[in-house]
Amino acid sequence: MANYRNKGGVAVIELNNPPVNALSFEVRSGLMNALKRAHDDKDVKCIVIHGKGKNFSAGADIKEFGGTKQQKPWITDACRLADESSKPVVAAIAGTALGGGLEVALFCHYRIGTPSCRVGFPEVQIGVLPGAGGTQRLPRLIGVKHSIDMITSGRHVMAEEALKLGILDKIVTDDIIEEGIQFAKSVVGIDVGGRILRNRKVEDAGSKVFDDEISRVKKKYKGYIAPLFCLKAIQASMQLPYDAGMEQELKLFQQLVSSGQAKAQQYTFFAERISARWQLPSGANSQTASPLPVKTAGVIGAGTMGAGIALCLITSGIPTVLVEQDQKFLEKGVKTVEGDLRGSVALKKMTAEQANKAISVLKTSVNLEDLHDVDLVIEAVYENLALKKEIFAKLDKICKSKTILCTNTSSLDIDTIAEATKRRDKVVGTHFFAPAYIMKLQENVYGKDTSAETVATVMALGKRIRKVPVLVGTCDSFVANRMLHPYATEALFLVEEGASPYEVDQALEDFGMPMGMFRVSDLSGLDIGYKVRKEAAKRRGIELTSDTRFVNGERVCLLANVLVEKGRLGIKSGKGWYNYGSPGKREATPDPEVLDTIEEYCRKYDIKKRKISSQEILERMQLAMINEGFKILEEGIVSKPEDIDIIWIYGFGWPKYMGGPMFYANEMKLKNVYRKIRDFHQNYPFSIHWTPSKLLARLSETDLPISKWTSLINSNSKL
Ligand SMILES: CCCCCCCCCCCCC/C=C/C(=O)SCCNC(=O)CCNC(=O)[C@H](O)C(C)(C)COP(=O)(O)OP(=O)(O)OC[C@H]1O[C@@H](n2cnc3c(N)ncnc32)[C@H](O)[C@@H]1OP(=O)(O)O
Repeated sequence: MANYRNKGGVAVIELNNPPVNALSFEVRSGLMNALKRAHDDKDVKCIVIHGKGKNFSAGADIKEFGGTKQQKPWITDACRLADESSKPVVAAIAGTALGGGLEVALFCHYRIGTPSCRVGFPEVQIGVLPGAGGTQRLPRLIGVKHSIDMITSGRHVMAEEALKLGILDKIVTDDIIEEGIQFAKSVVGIDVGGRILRNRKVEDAGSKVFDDEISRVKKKYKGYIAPLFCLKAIQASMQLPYDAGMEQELKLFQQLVSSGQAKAQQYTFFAERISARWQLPSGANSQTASPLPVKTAGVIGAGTMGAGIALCLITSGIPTVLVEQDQKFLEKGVKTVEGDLRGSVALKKMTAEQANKAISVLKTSVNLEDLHDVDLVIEAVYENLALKKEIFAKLDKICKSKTILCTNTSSLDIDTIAEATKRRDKVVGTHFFAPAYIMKLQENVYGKDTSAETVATVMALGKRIRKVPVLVGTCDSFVANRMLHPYATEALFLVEEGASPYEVDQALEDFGMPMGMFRVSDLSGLDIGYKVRKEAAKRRGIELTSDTRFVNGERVCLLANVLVEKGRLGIKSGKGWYNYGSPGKREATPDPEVLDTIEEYCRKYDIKKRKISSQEILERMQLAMINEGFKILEEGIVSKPEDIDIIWIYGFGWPKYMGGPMFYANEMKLKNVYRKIRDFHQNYPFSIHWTPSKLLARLSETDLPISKWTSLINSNSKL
């Protein structure tokens, strides 16, 4: 709703729908009625619109987009009287004015804001466009070029920049409502005609600008349709009179809002927030547990991961001690940190001053004892259980009793590591993804004794260092890598059966993954997987050779080992599944030598090759991984499907416009997913990953949407 009061001739209208004042039906109706009242009241000389609480408004209520229609009045109906009023209307902005919130402000004649306020049109991120005049009014205010930038990127613009662009008329430092009232009084009597945006003309930027922008946007937001629709709508503001432009905008909005991409992107928006609300099996959760303060941190291991994690901490202002046993490795790690900071400055992601500030809070040491006083330590040495246990035992003695001990292991058992200490409640996994400074996911893993306070601390830390933290339970390889395993295994089987690695990658990239599986393997280094496979086999008492095709009756494909044994380690050696010309170069070209190696391998084992379609490639890789996802849910390793989707989006770049693998399965209908998995299980009986998940079998008999899956899990502990 919207509150109305008359303060000495100033109508003060408050958008009231905390926490973000989303423009629900009630708010739109309230705003429309309040504007009418102010318009009709002869005592009222000017009008101020502000938001209740911290925010002006975060825009349309996204939940209303799920239905088939949006109840009138729409934002444009609600604001018509602001536009037409002869009494000056001022938007007084604190916090955020986003999407429809900014559109309300653009219907006003003036806009003032606090120094920390932010404005923007983030609609592209939820698969739509500013559909309440934003694409027609913003170009009339700040021109076509800046409008394209703001609307196609969805970025938030801070107060200073908004003032420079002309979105804000003034930045004010005192109470926003009082400032709004004073500002409105000061413009009473000044003709508002020139301030009405609909009356302004958009400068003709020429059609070439749009041709160039279409190419840019197609490259930068590959696969996303909303940014292209935004360009069409902005172009209409230049080519058509205001009313016709508005009609065109609405038409484009309606097409987008009913698209599959919008549905998936809006699901992702809420999934991220649902996933942030974590819960432990004990019932403790994000509402009940409080984090410990982390004023200082330590990182052990200055390799690629350790250096990347330290960088995340120091750029978030957390004084950090980076420890490495060898001075030379330590210096190399510091160089990596410095190089990445320089790169960020060059790319204008931070200022030189911010980079200097970050490096000033980094300390280095070759002595674990220097971690005695830090609040949290993240161990990032290589994947060796004995070594990690040794380090944790030492840390337990060195660190103060409240210090939280985290491990960046990607697969090892958290409980076994915790057993090396006398503070098992304070041991937790914080699994970062390479490159740690870039990838958003932080997979936090609790052990059987990890306390809620410890979990709350690493979840809060993740947010603070601008990651997306997701909580998972402990199991072999946790969630991300456990699901990656059947996905990668199927890729290799597909290659054995006749698809080339390049066809596999093409199918995945056409689907929307940022990189195909084989390009990712080359980037990570084929030798890493090679070592992990050898170590895992050793732990299980198995000897792997490149001739191994079955392990305990289960089909395996060790083609990657054959490549490693030929010196093809990936990008680092200049060749892997692809050829890169020379070590370290990034441009990948298909390599006939690899195809010959595969041919030879298939001949040796008498494997019949066949033509494999891109549809089969996608189905086998994705369904194998989705089946594993259901097993993870069924075992309670995560508490909700949204966790898995967020892990794939932020850990592996699953396209947001496809909503994550579990959402994708939901869209395919679970009975189809289950049927296909059962068929694959019949056709490939030697792959355990095709054994259908019991939870999937149960869910496939129901019509439950993804938002209700957990209700079935919770009501059927014995599946
Ligand atoms: C349906 C058919 C239609 C037919 C055609 C009809 C035509 C009608 C034309 C309509 C034209 C509309 C045009 C306008 C479009 C829009 O405005 S789309 C929305 C654009 N805005 C956004 O995308 C902003 C989204 N929000 C955020 O980015 C952040 O929430 C924030 C504002 C920056 C605040 O962040 P933070 O402080 O971290 O809080 P959060 O945890 O993110 O949010 C708090 C809770 O609020 C919920 N929420 C936030 N924004 C919205 C929203 N816009 N709608 C609904 N709910 C929202 C969020 O989910 C949180 O909820 P809980 O998780 O339950 O706590």
